[in-house]
Amino acid sequence: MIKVAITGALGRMGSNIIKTINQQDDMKVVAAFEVPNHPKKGEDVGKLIGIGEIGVPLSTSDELDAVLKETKPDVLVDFTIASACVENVKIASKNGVKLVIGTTGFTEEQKAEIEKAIKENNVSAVISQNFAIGVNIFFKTLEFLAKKLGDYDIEIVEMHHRHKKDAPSGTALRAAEIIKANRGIESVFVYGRQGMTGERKKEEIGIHALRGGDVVGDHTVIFAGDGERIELTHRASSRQAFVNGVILAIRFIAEKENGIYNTFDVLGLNEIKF
Ligand SMILES: NC(=O)c1ccc[n+]([C@@H]2O[C@H](COP(=O)([O-])OP(=O)(O)OC[C@H]3O[C@@H](n4cnc5c(N)ncnc54)[C@H](O)[C@@H]3O)[C@@H](O)[C@H]2O)c1
Ligand SMILES: O=C(O)C1=N[C@H](C(=O)O)CCC1
Repeated sequence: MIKVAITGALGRMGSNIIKTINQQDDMKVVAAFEVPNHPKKGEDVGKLIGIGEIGVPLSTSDELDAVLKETKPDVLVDFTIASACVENVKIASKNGVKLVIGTTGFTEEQKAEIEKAIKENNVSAVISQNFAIGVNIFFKTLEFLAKKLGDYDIEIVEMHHRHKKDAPSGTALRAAEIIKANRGIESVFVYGRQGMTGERKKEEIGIHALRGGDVVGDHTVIFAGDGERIELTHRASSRQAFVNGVILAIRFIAEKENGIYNTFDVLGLNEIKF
Protein backbone atom coordinates (compact mmCIF):
# COMPACT_ATOMS: atom_id res chain seq x y z
CA MET A 1 0.00 0.00 0.00
CA ILE A 2 1.51 3.37 -1.05
CA LYS A 3 1.02 5.96 1.70
CA VAL A 4 0.42 9.44 0.25
CA ALA A 5 0.44 12.94 1.77
CA ILE A 6 -1.07 15.93 -0.07
CA THR A 7 -0.21 19.62 0.23
CA GLY A 8 -2.88 21.95 -1.16
CA ALA A 9 -5.46 19.39 0.03
CA LEU A 10 -8.58 21.55 -0.32
CA GLY A 11 -7.59 23.16 -3.63
CA ARG A 12 -9.06 22.40 -7.06
CA MET A 13 -6.36 19.79 -7.77
CA GLY A 14 -5.62 18.56 -4.23
CA SER A 15 -9.26 17.73 -3.43
CA ASN A 16 -9.73 15.80 -6.71
CA ILE A 17 -6.46 13.90 -6.16
CA ILE A 18 -7.64 12.83 -2.68
CA LYS A 19 -11.02 11.68 -4.12
CA THR A 20 -9.27 9.57 -6.78
CA ILE A 21 -6.65 8.07 -4.42
CA ASN A 22 -9.56 7.04 -2.19
CA GLN A 23 -10.89 4.92 -5.10
CA GLN A 24 -7.59 3.01 -5.64
CA ASP A 25 -6.74 -0.36 -4.04
CA ASP A 26 -2.98 0.17 -3.88
CA MET A 27 -2.69 3.64 -2.27
CA LYS A 28 -4.20 5.65 0.57
CA VAL A 29 -4.06 9.21 1.90
CA VAL A 30 -2.35 9.36 5.31
CA ALA A 31 -1.90 13.14 5.70
CA ALA A 32 -3.30 16.29 4.12
CA PHE A 33 -2.14 19.88 4.52
CA GLU A 34 -3.47 23.36 3.97
CA VAL A 35 -2.24 26.89 4.74
CA PRO A 36 -1.34 27.84 8.34
CA ASN A 37 -4.33 28.92 10.50
CA HIS A 38 -6.78 27.23 8.13
CA PRO A 39 -10.25 27.45 9.77
CA LYS A 40 -10.97 23.75 9.07
CA LYS A 41 -7.76 22.47 10.72
CA GLY A 42 -8.36 19.18 12.56
CA GLU A 43 -11.56 18.33 10.65
CA ASP A 44 -11.75 15.12 8.61
CA VAL A 45 -10.48 15.84 5.09
CA GLY A 46 -12.86 13.35 3.44
CA LYS A 47 -15.85 15.13 4.99
CA LEU A 48 -14.46 18.51 3.93
CA ILE A 49 -14.25 17.45 0.26
CA GLY A 50 -17.60 15.64 0.28
CA ILE A 51 -16.57 11.95 0.15
CA GLY A 52 -17.35 11.06 3.77
CA GLU A 53 -14.96 10.34 6.62
CA ILE A 54 -11.52 8.96 5.63
CA GLY A 55 -9.86 9.19 9.06
CA VAL A 56 -7.36 11.90 8.03
CA PRO A 57 -7.55 15.23 9.94
CA LEU A 58 -6.63 18.41 8.05
CA SER A 59 -3.13 19.55 9.09
CA THR A 60 -1.41 22.84 8.24
CA SER A 61 1.94 23.37 6.54
CA ASP A 62 3.58 24.69 9.75
CA GLU A 63 3.07 21.14 11.09
CA LEU A 64 4.50 19.45 7.97
CA ASP A 65 7.72 18.16 9.57
CA ALA A 66 6.00 16.75 12.67
CA VAL A 67 3.08 15.16 10.78
CA LEU A 68 5.37 13.57 8.15
CA LYS A 69 7.46 12.05 10.98
CA GLU A 70 4.27 10.69 12.60
CA THR A 71 2.43 9.40 9.48
CA LYS A 72 5.50 8.31 7.43
CA PRO A 73 4.11 8.72 3.88
CA ASP A 74 6.01 7.20 0.95
CA VAL A 75 5.08 10.06 -1.41
CA LEU A 76 4.06 13.71 -0.99
CA VAL A 77 1.98 15.26 -3.79
CA ASP A 78 2.23 19.07 -4.02
CA PHE A 79 -0.31 21.26 -5.86
CA THR A 80 -0.02 24.61 -4.03
CA ILE A 81 1.81 27.77 -5.16
CA ALA A 82 5.49 28.08 -6.09
CA SER A 83 6.77 29.72 -2.87
CA ALA A 84 4.94 27.20 -0.65
CA CYS A 85 6.01 24.26 -2.78
CA VAL A 86 9.71 25.10 -2.36
CA GLU A 87 9.37 24.93 1.45
CA ASN A 88 7.24 21.77 1.34
CA VAL A 89 9.80 20.03 -0.89
CA LYS A 90 12.67 20.94 1.46
CA ILE A 91 10.85 19.49 4.49
CA ALA A 92 9.54 16.38 2.70
CA SER A 93 12.89 15.48 1.17
CA LYS A 94 14.67 15.89 4.54
CA ASN A 95 12.19 13.32 5.84
CA GLY A 96 13.02 10.91 2.99
CA VAL A 97 9.58 11.34 1.39
CA LYS A 98 9.39 10.96 -2.41
CA LEU A 99 7.66 13.72 -4.38
CA VAL A 100 5.12 14.30 -7.13
CA ILE A 101 5.20 18.02 -7.94
CA GLY A 102 2.49 19.61 -10.10
CA THR A 103 2.78 23.21 -8.92
CA THR A 104 3.78 25.75 -11.60
CA GLY A 105 5.02 29.36 -11.68
CA PHE A 106 8.55 28.80 -10.33
CA THR A 107 11.38 31.27 -10.85
CA GLU A 108 14.71 29.81 -12.04
CA GLU A 109 16.03 30.21 -8.45
CA GLN A 110 13.06 28.31 -7.01
CA LYS A 111 13.55 25.49 -9.54
CA ALA A 112 17.21 25.25 -8.50
CA GLU A 113 16.28 25.17 -4.77
CA ILE A 114 13.85 22.31 -5.39
CA GLU A 115 16.37 20.28 -7.39
CA LYS A 116 19.07 20.87 -4.75
CA ALA A 117 16.82 19.64 -1.92
CA ILE A 118 15.83 16.52 -3.85
CA LYS A 119 19.42 15.66 -4.83
CA GLU A 120 21.02 16.44 -1.44
CA ASN A 121 18.53 14.22 0.35
CA ASN A 122 18.72 11.40 -2.24
CA VAL A 123 14.97 11.21 -2.74
CA SER A 124 13.11 10.70 -6.01
CA ALA A 125 10.59 13.03 -7.64
CA VAL A 126 8.33 13.41 -10.65
CA ILE A 127 8.05 17.08 -11.63
CA SER A 128 5.62 17.97 -14.40
CA GLN A 129 3.90 21.15 -15.54
CA ASN A 130 1.08 19.02 -16.91
CA PHE A 131 0.15 15.46 -15.91
CA ALA A 132 -2.58 14.99 -18.57
CA ILE A 133 -1.70 12.11 -20.89
CA GLY A 134 -2.99 14.04 -23.92
CA VAL A 135 -0.79 17.04 -23.14
CA ASN A 136 2.27 14.81 -23.05
CA ILE A 137 1.37 13.42 -26.49
CA PHE A 138 0.87 17.09 -27.56
CA PHE A 139 4.42 17.83 -26.25
CA LYS A 140 5.79 14.84 -28.18
CA THR A 141 4.00 16.02 -31.33
CA LEU A 142 5.61 19.45 -30.84
CA GLU A 143 9.07 17.82 -31.00
CA PHE A 144 8.13 16.52 -34.47
CA LEU A 145 6.51 19.76 -35.69
CA ALA A 146 9.40 21.90 -34.44
CA LYS A 147 11.91 19.67 -36.24
CA LYS A 148 9.93 19.87 -39.51
CA LEU A 149 8.64 23.48 -39.29
CA GLY A 150 11.28 25.15 -37.13
CA ASP A 151 11.57 28.14 -39.48
CA TYR A 152 7.80 28.86 -39.48
CA ASP A 153 6.46 31.67 -37.25
CA ILE A 154 5.59 29.97 -33.95
CA GLU A 155 3.03 31.36 -31.50
CA ILE A 156 1.67 29.75 -28.30
CA VAL A 157 -1.73 30.73 -26.89
CA GLU A 158 -3.08 29.41 -23.58
CA MET A 159 -6.34 30.05 -21.73
CA HIS A 160 -7.18 29.20 -18.12
CA HIS A 161 -9.84 29.99 -15.50
CA ARG A 162 -10.00 33.39 -13.78
CA HIS A 163 -8.48 32.02 -10.51
CA LYS A 164 -5.13 30.93 -11.99
CA LYS A 165 -2.31 32.82 -10.27
CA ASP A 166 0.67 32.31 -12.61
CA ALA A 167 1.10 33.35 -16.25
CA PRO A 168 2.00 32.11 -18.73
CA SER A 169 1.03 28.57 -17.75
CA GLY A 170 3.71 26.02 -16.94
CA THR A 171 2.46 24.02 -19.91
CA ALA A 172 2.93 26.94 -22.34
CA LEU A 173 6.47 27.50 -21.03
CA ARG A 174 7.29 23.79 -21.35
CA ALA A 175 5.92 23.82 -24.92
CA ALA A 176 8.18 26.79 -25.71
CA GLU A 177 11.23 24.98 -24.27
CA ILE A 178 10.45 21.85 -26.32
CA ILE A 179 10.15 23.90 -29.52
CA LYS A 180 13.36 25.81 -28.71
CA ALA A 181 15.26 22.53 -28.19
CA ASN A 182 14.00 20.97 -31.44
CA ARG A 183 13.64 23.70 -34.08
CA GLY A 184 17.30 23.94 -35.10
CA ILE A 185 17.50 27.77 -35.02
CA GLU A 186 17.93 30.30 -32.19
CA SER A 187 14.79 31.17 -30.20
CA VAL A 188 13.69 34.26 -28.29
CA PHE A 189 10.54 34.12 -26.16
CA VAL A 190 8.24 37.16 -26.64
CA TYR A 191 5.49 37.53 -24.00
CA GLY A 192 2.47 39.28 -25.52
CA ARG A 193 2.94 42.16 -27.94
CA GLN A 194 2.00 45.82 -27.65
CA GLY A 195 2.71 49.06 -29.47
CA MET A 196 5.12 49.46 -32.42
CA THR A 197 6.65 46.00 -32.33
CA GLY A 198 8.35 46.15 -35.73
CA GLU A 199 8.53 43.23 -38.12
CA ARG A 200 8.34 39.80 -36.55
CA LYS A 201 11.71 38.04 -36.29
CA LYS A 202 12.05 34.40 -37.29
CA GLU A 203 13.58 33.41 -33.95
CA GLU A 204 10.59 34.69 -31.93
CA ILE A 205 8.28 32.30 -30.11
CA GLY A 206 5.25 34.38 -29.08
CA ILE A 207 3.62 33.32 -25.79
CA HIS A 208 0.15 34.66 -24.90
CA ALA A 209 -1.91 34.05 -21.74
CA LEU A 210 -5.72 34.49 -21.64
CA ARG A 211 -7.70 34.28 -18.39
CA GLY A 212 -11.43 33.92 -17.87
CA GLY A 213 -14.40 31.94 -16.62
CA ASP A 214 -13.94 28.33 -15.61
CA VAL A 215 -11.65 27.20 -18.46
CA VAL A 216 -9.77 24.14 -17.15
CA GLY A 217 -6.83 24.53 -19.56
CA ASP A 218 -6.49 25.15 -23.31
CA HIS A 219 -3.20 25.28 -25.22
CA THR A 220 -2.67 26.00 -28.92
CA VAL A 221 0.62 26.17 -30.79
CA ILE A 222 0.48 27.81 -34.22
CA PHE A 223 3.12 27.17 -36.89
CA ALA A 224 2.45 29.86 -39.53
CA GLY A 225 4.19 29.78 -42.91
CA ASP A 226 3.55 31.37 -46.30
CA GLY A 227 0.12 30.33 -47.54
CA GLU A 228 -0.53 27.79 -44.74
CA ARG A 229 -0.49 27.15 -41.01
CA ILE A 230 -0.81 24.27 -38.59
CA GLU A 231 -2.60 24.80 -35.26
CA LEU A 232 -2.12 22.09 -32.65
CA THR A 233 -4.61 22.35 -29.78
CA HIS A 234 -5.13 20.48 -26.52
CA ARG A 235 -8.21 21.26 -24.42
CA ALA A 236 -8.70 19.90 -20.90
CA SER A 237 -12.41 19.81 -20.09
CA SER A 238 -12.00 18.20 -16.66
CA ARG A 239 -9.23 18.23 -14.01
CA GLN A 240 -9.61 14.46 -13.96
CA ALA A 241 -7.27 14.46 -16.99
CA PHE A 242 -4.46 15.83 -14.75
CA VAL A 243 -5.45 13.66 -11.76
CA ASN A 244 -5.23 10.42 -13.78
CA GLY A 245 -1.63 11.28 -14.66
CA VAL A 246 -0.86 12.07 -11.02
CA ILE A 247 -2.06 8.60 -9.97
CA LEU A 248 0.30 7.01 -12.56
CA ALA A 249 3.14 9.23 -11.28
CA ILE A 250 2.56 8.15 -7.65
CA ARG A 251 2.84 4.46 -8.66
CA PHE A 252 5.93 5.21 -10.79
CA ILE A 253 7.83 7.17 -8.14
CA ALA A 254 7.02 4.72 -5.35
CA GLU A 255 9.31 2.26 -7.21
CA LYS A 256 12.23 4.69 -7.72
CA GLU A 257 14.92 5.26 -5.07
CA ASN A 258 16.37 8.54 -6.33
CA GLY A 259 16.44 10.83 -9.35
CA ILE A 260 14.28 13.54 -10.91
CA TYR A 261 11.78 12.32 -13.50
CA ASN A 262 9.07 13.87 -15.67
CA THR A 263 5.86 12.63 -17.24
CA PHE A 264 7.71 11.40 -20.37
CA ASP A 265 9.47 8.95 -18.00
CA VAL A 266 6.16 7.97 -16.36
CA LEU A 267 4.44 7.38 -19.72
CA GLY A 268 7.42 5.81 -21.51
CA LEU A 269 7.54 8.57 -24.14
CA ASN A 270 11.32 9.16 -24.07
CA GLU A 271 11.89 6.20 -26.38
CA ILE A 272 9.90 7.83 -29.21
CA LYS A 273 12.34 9.72 -31.44
CA PHE A 274 11.65 11.68 -34.64
N1 LIG B 1 0.93 19.93 -13.33
C1 LIG B 1 -0.38 19.86 -13.62
O1 LIG B 1 -0.85 18.93 -14.31
C2 LIG B 1 -1.29 20.91 -13.05
C3 LIG B 1 -2.68 20.84 -13.25
C4 LIG B 1 -3.48 21.79 -12.63
C5 LIG B 1 -2.90 22.76 -11.83
N2 LIG B 1 -1.56 22.79 -11.68
C6 LIG B 1 -0.89 23.74 -10.79
O2 LIG B 1 -1.15 23.33 -9.46
C7 LIG B 1 -1.17 24.47 -8.59
C8 LIG B 1 -2.48 24.47 -7.81
O3 LIG B 1 -3.56 24.63 -8.70
P1 LIG B 1 -5.08 24.61 -8.15
O4 LIG B 1 -5.95 25.00 -9.29
O5 LIG B 1 -5.33 23.35 -7.41
O6 LIG B 1 -4.99 25.84 -7.12
P2 LIG B 1 -5.90 26.13 -5.85
O7 LIG B 1 -5.66 27.55 -5.48
O8 LIG B 1 -7.28 25.65 -6.06
O9 LIG B 1 -5.24 25.17 -4.73
C9 LIG B 1 -4.03 25.41 -4.09
C10 LIG B 1 -4.22 25.06 -2.63
O10 LIG B 1 -2.96 25.10 -1.98
C11 LIG B 1 -3.18 25.65 -0.70
N3 LIG B 1 -1.87 26.08 -0.17
C12 LIG B 1 -1.21 27.24 -0.43
N4 LIG B 1 -0.07 27.26 0.26
C13 LIG B 1 0.00 26.10 0.94
C14 LIG B 1 0.95 25.52 1.84
N5 LIG B 1 2.06 26.20 2.23
N6 LIG B 1 0.72 24.30 2.34
C15 LIG B 1 -0.40 23.63 2.03
N7 LIG B 1 -1.36 24.13 1.21
C16 LIG B 1 -1.14 25.34 0.68
C17 LIG B 1 -4.20 26.75 -0.93
O11 LIG B 1 -4.86 27.14 0.26
C18 LIG B 1 -5.14 26.06 -1.92
O12 LIG B 1 -6.18 25.35 -1.26
C19 LIG B 1 -0.97 25.68 -9.51
O13 LIG B 1 0.41 26.01 -9.52
C20 LIG B 1 -1.38 25.16 -10.88
O14 LIG B 1 -0.76 25.84 -11.94
C21 LIG B 1 -0.74 21.90 -12.28
O1 LIG C 1 -5.36 25.29 -13.62
C1 LIG C 1 -4.13 25.46 -13.65
O2 LIG C 1 -3.57 26.28 -12.91
C2 LIG C 1 -3.30 24.65 -14.56
N1 LIG C 1 -2.01 24.76 -14.45
C3 LIG C 1 -1.03 24.03 -15.19
C4 LIG C 1 -0.16 24.97 -15.99
O3 LIG C 1 0.18 26.07 -15.49
O4 LIG C 1 0.25 24.61 -17.09
C5 LIG C 1 -1.63 22.92 -16.01
C6 LIG C 1 -2.96 23.26 -16.59
C7 LIG C 1 -3.94 23.72 -15.50
